[in-house]
Amino acid sequence: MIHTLPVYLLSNMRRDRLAADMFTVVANCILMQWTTQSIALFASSIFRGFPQASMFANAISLFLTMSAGFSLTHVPVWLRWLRWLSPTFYSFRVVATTQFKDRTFSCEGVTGVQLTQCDGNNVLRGLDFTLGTPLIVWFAAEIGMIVVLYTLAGLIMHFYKPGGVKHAPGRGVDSRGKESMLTGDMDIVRARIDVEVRNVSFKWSRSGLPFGLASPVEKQILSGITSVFPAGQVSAIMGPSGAGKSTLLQLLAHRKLNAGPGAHFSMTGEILFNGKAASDDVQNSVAFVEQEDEYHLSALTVRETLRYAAILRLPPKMSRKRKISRAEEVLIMLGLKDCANVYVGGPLMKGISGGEKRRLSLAVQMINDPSVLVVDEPTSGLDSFIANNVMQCLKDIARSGRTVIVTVHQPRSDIFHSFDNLLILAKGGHAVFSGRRERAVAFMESQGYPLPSIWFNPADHLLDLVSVDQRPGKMGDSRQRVEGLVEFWDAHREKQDMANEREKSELVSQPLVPESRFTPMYIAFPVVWERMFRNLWRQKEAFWGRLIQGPFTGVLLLAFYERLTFGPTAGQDRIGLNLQSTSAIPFVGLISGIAVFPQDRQLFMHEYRTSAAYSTTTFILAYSLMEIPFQFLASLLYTVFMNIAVGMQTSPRIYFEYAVTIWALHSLGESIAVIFASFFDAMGIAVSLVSTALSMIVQMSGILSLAVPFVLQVIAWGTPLKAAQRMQFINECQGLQFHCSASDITNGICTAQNGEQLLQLYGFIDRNTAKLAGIAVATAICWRVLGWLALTARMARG
Ligand SMILES: Nc1ncnc2c1ncn2[C@@H]1O[C@H](COP(=O)(O)OP(=O)(O)OP(=O)(O)O)[C@@H](O)[C@H]1O
Repeated sequence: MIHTLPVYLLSNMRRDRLAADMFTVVANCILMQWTTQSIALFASSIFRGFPQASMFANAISLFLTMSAGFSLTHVPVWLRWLRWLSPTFYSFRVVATTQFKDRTFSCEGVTGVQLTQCDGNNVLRGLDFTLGTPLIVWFAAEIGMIVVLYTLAGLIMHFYKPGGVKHAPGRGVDSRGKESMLTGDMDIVRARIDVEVRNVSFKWSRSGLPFGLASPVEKQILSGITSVFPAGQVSAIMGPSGAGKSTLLQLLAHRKLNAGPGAHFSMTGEILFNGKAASDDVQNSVAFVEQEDEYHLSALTVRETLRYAAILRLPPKMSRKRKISRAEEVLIMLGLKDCANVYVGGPLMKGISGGEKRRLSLAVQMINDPSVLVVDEPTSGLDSFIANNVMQCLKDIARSGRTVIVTVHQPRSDIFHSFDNLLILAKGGHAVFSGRRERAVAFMESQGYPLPSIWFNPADHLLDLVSVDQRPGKMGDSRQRVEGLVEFWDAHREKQDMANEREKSELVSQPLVPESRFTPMYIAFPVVWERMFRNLWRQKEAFWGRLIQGPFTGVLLLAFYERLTFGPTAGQDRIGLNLQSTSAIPFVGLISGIAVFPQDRQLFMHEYRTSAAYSTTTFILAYSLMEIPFQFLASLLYTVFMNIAVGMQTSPRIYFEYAVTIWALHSLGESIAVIFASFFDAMGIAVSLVSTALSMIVQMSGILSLAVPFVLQVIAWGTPLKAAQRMQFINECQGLQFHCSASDITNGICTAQNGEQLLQLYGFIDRNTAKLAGIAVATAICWRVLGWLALTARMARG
């Protein structure tokens, strides 16, 4: 509705029966969307990977749109039957019937045979419509298509189960995650850093809006927390959901927190490292392991992932050989040797197990040999064996002198017993207990809350005590209990002596951290480019999809246009070809970008927040230089089909100008994917917004519609589409002659007798095609710069 209502009114569609016609057009648009969705569902029931499914769905849509007789008047006989399967065919009939049926246009000054075109019913007859067919028939056909496509998709998904997930090569399935962990560098002496939080309070607030439109809001996230996390031990922060565990962890790791628009955070209290406020050096010794492991590139092996991480994270002055040997050390230390040559894997390719992935994330952070390791939910989503394995790994890391701080929501009993220290938080970020783990149960008992039985999981017991029970009748008591515990701890925390648990801390070695957080471009660029390319090369569907999708679109268009003729409809056919061959390409770029970019961006964003950071410029440059060869090759091949095989006018100059503008359009689509993927994680939004935006740009570009308001004409130069369409059209029309008989001319079939007349019709006076190709390339580059700016803005937001 948001799309159709403004389009209906702005494009001045029929007003004499406004309510009825507008309702019909909106209903038709909804059904059309639904049919398109069912095509997408059908495509993804056959191909379960995004690159193939989107390519297939795109091909079906193009096929069905072309066969509808809308943009191409002469559909080849062997493809004409396809119109009965085309939602566009039915939809076109609904819209054209509402606009032309029983309507007479004023047509001032028009005389003779042309007058026939002023009668709407004649226009419909000219389009080969049967006037007597009620609209309900076309609607029923659209609904029928939806039912058929949903049924087909359902049947295919029921009977065809390709497994969805492929197993990565490198190892048998049974041994995943079960190998024992070796510890490699546990005897290394390193900086021991005790971490201490002193009376830390943290508040989120948003100021109100003028005129009372929104009142100010405040939320206390942490309330006067005091605790010590000693070196050489595993300390866990426990508490119910929303108690502030992750927030505290992020503060300890010096992560930038995003408060959202119009809001900010404020902190009081101190976070101390060995008793001093954190200096840059010390901050660099803190590594943060996020809960999310999905940022690893799926088609790299564990060893490759660690090697690239070592090159990016270790100081530039360290030799490459030494960096690689550090990656091997960490590989052994984290017990990943057995799966060193297995692909990491992702949603569509089973690689290493969940536990191994967690250990890989730990390993990546351990590359710099940090003194403090901060880990968010290390065991969530893992089965008991693997969770224990990961905890053992963290214990070993702690025993080598590092400070390990983890958050846990509700640990199992065995996991609970592997913690040395515990900080228990209640809702509102209040501490309820902080100290040795084994004292926690006794402390609660002293408060009148003994463990119900020796078989009871102490973690469950502690968590129950600090949670407010939301059930009716239970809330009052449980709230009172939690408030009592908070008050008691506040009043007595000074007496809780944790200092005696600490071993003597001293700074004995420097961690392997680079001087600057940012890896210089000369080191980062080749590594990031090579890593992206290798990852893409191993994902054959995405790799070939990127290369083939454009030329494949060319083959489809060739099937419809066959060889261009010089008969009476030659002008319309060329207009249609120009429109289709240019407007399809940004989608090809968009789909290629969506298949690859989000994964690369996720890793970039992760690394940006750590010691592996490299600039947005490095990343966008590496990404662009990785995709440009594909785009060029695909554009050159596409041009063979469109410019040569279909029978357009050609020469070396025309061929290259055509290919260059196709590249610009392809690049536009990829840049749009970059812009959207910088802000949204759900790329579906990008596809739907972009398709609307692109169809508007196609309408503004001056080939589909002659009467475009001046402002929109100017806006249309903002994308390469306008320059590309104009350049291709000029090259095709110059010197072209059509064969039109006298009757073809009088009955209006022959819109133009030669190319020159077509160019005059469109008012294309400046015929400098090289200049137009240059404009297309320049605008494409501007769009990539916009992509870079979008990502830079996102990174600045945190
Ligand atoms: N950017 C933010 N804007 C507003 N409120 C926030 C923001 N970040 C966190 N909070 C609030 O702070 C409180 C603590 O959140 P936090 O994620 O730290 O809790 P948690 O204990 O880690 O929860 P969980 O176990 O569910 O992850 C929550 O009420 C949350 O809504």
